[in-house]
Amino acid sequence: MGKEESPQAARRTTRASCAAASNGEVGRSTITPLHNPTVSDLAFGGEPLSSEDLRSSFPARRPQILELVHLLGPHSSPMLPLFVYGGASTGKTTVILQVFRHLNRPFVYASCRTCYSPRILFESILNQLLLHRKNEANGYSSAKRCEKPSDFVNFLREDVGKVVDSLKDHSGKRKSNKSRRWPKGDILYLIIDNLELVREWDKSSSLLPFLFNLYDILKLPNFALIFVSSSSPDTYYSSMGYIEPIPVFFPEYTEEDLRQLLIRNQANQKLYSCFLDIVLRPFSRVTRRLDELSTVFSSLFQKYCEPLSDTSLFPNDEMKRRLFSHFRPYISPALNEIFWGPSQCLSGIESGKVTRQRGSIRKHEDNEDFTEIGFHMSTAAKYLLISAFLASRNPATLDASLFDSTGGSDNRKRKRKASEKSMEQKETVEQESLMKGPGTFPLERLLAIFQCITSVIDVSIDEEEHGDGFSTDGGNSSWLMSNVLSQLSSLCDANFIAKGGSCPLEGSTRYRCTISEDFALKVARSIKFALPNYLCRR
Ligand SMILES: Nc1ncnc2c1ncn2[C@@H]1O[C@H](COP(=O)(O)OP(=O)(O)OP(=O)(O)O)[C@@H](O)[C@H]1O
Repeated sequence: MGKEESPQAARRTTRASCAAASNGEVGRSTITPLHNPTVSDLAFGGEPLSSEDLRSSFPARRPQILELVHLLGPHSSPMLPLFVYGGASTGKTTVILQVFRHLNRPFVYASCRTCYSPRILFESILNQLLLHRKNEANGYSSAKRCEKPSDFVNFLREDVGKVVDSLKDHSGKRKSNKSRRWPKGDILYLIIDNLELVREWDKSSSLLPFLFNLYDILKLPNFALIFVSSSSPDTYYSSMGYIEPIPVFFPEYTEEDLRQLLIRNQANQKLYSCFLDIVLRPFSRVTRRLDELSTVFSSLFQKYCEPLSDTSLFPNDEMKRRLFSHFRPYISPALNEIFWGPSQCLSGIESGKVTRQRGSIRKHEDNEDFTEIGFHMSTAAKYLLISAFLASRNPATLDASLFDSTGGSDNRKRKRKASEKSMEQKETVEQESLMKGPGTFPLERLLAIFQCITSVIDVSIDEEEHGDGFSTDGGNSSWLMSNVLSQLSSLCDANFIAKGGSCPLEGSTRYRCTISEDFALKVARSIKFALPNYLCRR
């Protein structure tokens, strides 16, 4: 079998792993070759999940759970398409699947990560609807071959109709059949996850409008659609004439949310809390992704515990100091790794690279999340892009006044300096820079600004006795330079930075940042960087 999932198995695996992840139990019965699939397989299955268990399984997601339950409404009530979005690893998939488990509704789930082409996506959906499982006996073939959207619509009409009829039929008999837990209602939901990836494999850009139009094309009252995406609605819609789905936003976790989430499965929560007191603040300044933090903290926590003979005890102050001094050397390298490393879930973007995506980037209200710019890149790349933007926007002569000697922006100093300048002089500089467009800059200036602005990340481990800090150079300037060059080359590939030719006097390459201020502000917001404080204002 190729890379494509067996839909039944995949759905079961997804559902089971979600159940396991959130509740520590597997939600579905094991598939056996003798299993005779019925429409009951279209529900999550397994043990019922009460609303209280559902909410307690997902700290910090109570509002989204309530919103989803509210929008799904009572069973058998039609629903307009939903668009569930939020940054990677914010729990969208797991929460939705567990909501379906709780409501016991029938659904088909397809992720554009495993279904990586239109044909695979269509066939995976149809296979699930037809309760068809690929196996050796059928040569791992799909129930129907389906490449074209028009065929998909025709098959869908046919197959959804059949499923709905069975659901209606079964719901009548439900009371008499106690051996199986039948799904509730006669609405069939189609969940399409990781929608942002479609842009990567849909070169003709026709599939997304088709999917957004699907509800209108089908006009099936018993069919509901849920799109799940890690980029915001604004990166998709562009007056294509379809009704925009109802948005449900999963915001980024706060530091407090992360603490709750990370601590909940720990055997010794008090000990883990001491550990989090040291690491959570600095690391959450670099990433708020639960998966990234869980991974890095699991190995760091082992290091933290190394001096302990009994990890079930709560350390006293003396012990805490010993643990910290043992643990301290591991912090900066781990922070550096996460700062420079590519985001683990890159919406179909090459690892470590950044890609400018098609589709409009419209101004909208949800301005606190990176999802608004529709792609992922490493924290370091974001800082570098902002540095390049500053280097292109601000005159080099103002660098010294914008950044203080320790690297950070000293607003008071800057204000004082600014007020010292005559308004006339300032206006001349600004008008000149406006007319010239984004200026070019040498690598050295970019590096200097980058070091200045990353030094204000303020990820120091400064809890009184802890005096460690995070430095982006890892104590090695050639290491820093090679990292910067690699990130810079990615940003050039993505056309965020252009090579502006070489300076005849210096002979070195000059660069120019091509992004708009609006876009730079969005990138800055995603890393909570106060870009306006560093801009030479017009
Ligand atoms: N509030 C939460 N409570 C419990 N677990 C959570 C929560 N948020 C995220 N997780 C866990 O984080 C992991 C990633 O979650 P999930 O895959 O649902 O995120 P996602 O938003 O769908 O990510 P992606 O956009 O990458 O698909 C899962 O193991 C999930 O159980």
